[in-house]
Amino acid sequence: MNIGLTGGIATGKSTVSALLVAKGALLIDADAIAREVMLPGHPVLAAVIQHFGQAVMNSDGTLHRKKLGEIVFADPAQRQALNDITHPAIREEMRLRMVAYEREQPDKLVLADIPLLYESGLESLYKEIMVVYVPREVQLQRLMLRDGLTEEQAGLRLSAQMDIEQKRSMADIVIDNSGTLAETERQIELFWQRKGLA
Ligand SMILES: CC(C)(COP(=O)(O)OP(=O)(O)OC[C@H]1O[C@@H](n2cnc3c(N)ncnc32)[C@H](O)[C@@H]1O)[C@@H](O)C(=O)NCCC(=O)NCCS
Ligand SMILES: Nc1ncnc2c1ncn2[C@@H]1O[C@H](COP(=O)(O)OP(=O)(O)OP(=O)(O)O)[C@@H](O)[C@H]1O
Repeated sequence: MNIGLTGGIATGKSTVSALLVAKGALLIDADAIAREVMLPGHPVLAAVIQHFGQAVMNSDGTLHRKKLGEIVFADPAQRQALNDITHPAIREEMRLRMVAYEREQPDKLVLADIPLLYESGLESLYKEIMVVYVPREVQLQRLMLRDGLTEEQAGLRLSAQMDIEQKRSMADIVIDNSGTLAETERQIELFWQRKGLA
């Protein structure tokens, strides 16, 4: 059994995936894989430097994430270029991990946490899609607080993704994370019971 987990930036995907992992789900995390392909020595990082130049590098050869973020969240064409360079490798690694999990642990729930699941049209890869939802205002506030961004910077990041209301309307399962953590936990507990997961 697999589920695609998505939502908007800072709506609480990591929070929800941690709750599901604590119950026994296996996690494949697209953001974590996106970081792996940006490590020194990886061909994806080399292609990123080729396109964006040395300005997005730190002097120790690692990626200057903040600088690259500033470029791509302000410019849709550059964001598309970054997606074209990184996404095929991320998708292939996710596919390999999914195949391995389903072969080795077929009774477990496998959870694929993918921020851009709908934007990339990946719905058909998963039996069901769970969306972690908070209203846009809460999303903006939590993003500013967590990442120390101004309202303008946070707004740009939100504009780089499909609107959260639209994602909510497309979901098979909605987890409303706008309340307390305890309220979110209760929804996860109900979901787990409804699915008859052990
Ligand atoms: C631009 C980068 C360097 C910024 O790094 P930074 O450490 O500031 O942010 P981080 O990687 O933690 O991402 C935070 C969130 O931003 C959003 N986000 C990241 N990349 C994108 C993108 N290309 N388009 C829209 N939203 C994005 C996601 O919601 C993600 O959860 C980094 O996000 C990146 O390499 N992005 C390209 C790969 C990608 O698309 N990753 C996201 C899904 S796989
Ligand atoms: N129910 C909640 N109440 C208050 N704060 C919360 C709640 N859930 C999550 N947060 C906080 O909101 C922020 C965003 O949550 P989280 O990091 O889980 O989101 P995310 O969707 O995984 O983000 P990203 O898209 O950047 O990967 C974090 O600082 C987290 O501590």
